[in-house]
Amino acid sequence: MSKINWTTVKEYTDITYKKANHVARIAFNRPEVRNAFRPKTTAELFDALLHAREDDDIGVVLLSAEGPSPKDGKYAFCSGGDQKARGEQGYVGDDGVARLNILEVQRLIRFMPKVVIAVVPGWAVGGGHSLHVVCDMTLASKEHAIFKQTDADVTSFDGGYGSAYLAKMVGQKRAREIFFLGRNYSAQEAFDMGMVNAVVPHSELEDTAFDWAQEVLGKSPLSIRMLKFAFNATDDGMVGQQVFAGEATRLAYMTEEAKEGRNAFLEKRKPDFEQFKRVSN
Ligand SMILES: CC(C)(COP(=O)(O)OP(=O)(O)OC[C@H]1O[C@@H](n2cnc3c(N)ncnc32)[C@H](O)[C@@H]1OP(=O)(O)O)[C@@H](O)C(=O)NCCC(=O)NCCSC(=O)CCC(=O)c1ccccc1C(=O)O
Repeated sequence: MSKINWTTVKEYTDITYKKANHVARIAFNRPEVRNAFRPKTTAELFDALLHAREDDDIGVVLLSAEGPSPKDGKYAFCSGGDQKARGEQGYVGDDGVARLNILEVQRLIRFMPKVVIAVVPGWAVGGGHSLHVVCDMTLASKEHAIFKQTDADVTSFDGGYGSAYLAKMVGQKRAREIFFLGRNYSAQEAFDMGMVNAVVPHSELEDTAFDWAQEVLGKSPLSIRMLKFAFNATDDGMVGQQVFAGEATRLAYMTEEAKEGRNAFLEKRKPDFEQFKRVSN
């Protein structure tokens, strides 16, 4: 029995979104198809993640999954894009538009100034594997988590974080093996490769993720924010620099010097920057 007292933030059909003690829990909720995502799922995920990003009460997000499947009792984190929704140019929603919008979800996870932990209770496959890769940390069920890349089986290829960033994590040879062979890897094998932070007994998975979140919440929020963007920066090119520099600008706005610049403009006078020391070392 979990010790966490979750309350629902918003009702969706393809996901659940709850929170407790400054932690958001956003979970896939299509266990009968191993939590494959269709356009509706990715739209809901994006909406919930954006809400969690903008909610000052939230410091850590757990990306998790409901389960097991009512059909056969198996657990899944996510099996990637729903192949039944796949059209000629992407995944087709009720509006008839073909999208590849899981990439927008990946970017939201990557660029939100909060720690996102993937909680993997079962299969993490294809685009579901890429999602765990892009999260800041991954905790996996000892008994049920299986990691697998099927992209090359279904003519799909995540050439961004799912593969290139994975290679930074596990090394080029291993990343190529994962994609070129498409084998199953247990939680322990994924841990040994460096793409999982901890292997946890299934019954303790969610409580452990919640405990990790509480540890993160005990740290300086500003440091966590700056560290996440610093870790990202070297792999994210100009966008990494832009995001990190944006945070520097935010810090600068908090200084008296910046306030003088703004106030001088608003008061239609020359700014008096003489009063501020030049830091020369
Ligand atoms: C996950 C499996 C290995 C699990 O195997 P098993 O336990 O034996 O279960 P099954 O009997 O196969 O499945 C049970 C049930 O679920 C259905 N199902 C499973 N996965 C999917 C899926 N992805 N889509 C639709 N349906 C799925 C399955 O049909 C069964 O249904 P029944 O009605 O009971 O028959 C195994 O299931 C498996 O290999 N699944 C497929 C994994 C896969 O290939 N996923 C897609 C990879 S490509 C991808 O994820 C897209 C990536 C992407 O989104 C993207 C990439 C690059 C740019 C942009 C994008 C983008 O934005 O979309």
